[in-house]
Amino acid sequence: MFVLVNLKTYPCDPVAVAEAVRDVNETTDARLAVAPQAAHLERVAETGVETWAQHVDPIDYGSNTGHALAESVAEAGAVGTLINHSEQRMKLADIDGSVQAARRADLETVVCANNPAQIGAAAALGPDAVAVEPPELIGTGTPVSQADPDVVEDAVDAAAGVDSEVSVLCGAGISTGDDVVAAGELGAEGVLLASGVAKADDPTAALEALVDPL
Ligand SMILES: O=C[C@H](O)COP(=O)(O)O
Repeated sequence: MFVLVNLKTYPCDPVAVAEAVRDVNETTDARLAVAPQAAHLERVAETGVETWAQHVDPIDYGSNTGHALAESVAEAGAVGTLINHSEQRMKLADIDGSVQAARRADLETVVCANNPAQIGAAAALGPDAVAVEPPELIGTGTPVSQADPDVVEDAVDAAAGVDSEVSVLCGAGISTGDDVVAAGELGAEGVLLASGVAKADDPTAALEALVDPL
């Protein structure tokens, strides 16, 4: 299972969480990575953890202000990027542009979507993976695998119907090892989570509990 920890803009210490992700990754067959804010990418990547960006823009070098250029994100140490998170929503054409920009910079891509219909559209853009996240469950601690398991299974079917090479992750409310196992049983190849680790008093313990049953 791929466990991608999005730090969003939570007021955690990104380097401390990154070190916890790096160290717990050494103890498990699961693949763990962390997505800090853009301003923290370089410091996080220096820990040796697998580092992802939270966003890249559909732009190239040039006259753009306030954007995240895929090449700069890669130079800062990221190996992948989220695109179209529910908290950073994009138009379909711009999602397509960001996937292409990420590919140009050799960044792995996870395109997020709210529901299975959107997952089908996202998969058609040829990312490495898609992540289904019902927005109403984000940050609630109620896992999507429990509250709405059909969403995960339907997302897996929708992606497979478009492109069987595209992996499916699920996210929203995931905070325990049982949640991760349940996601896998529904067909997801990974999970996208944030508050369960970024807001934990002890991120290492939270991560260890996440991967323990895997
Ligand atoms: O990117 C992560 C997702 O929005 C899930 O967030 P959450 O784990 O706090 O529910």
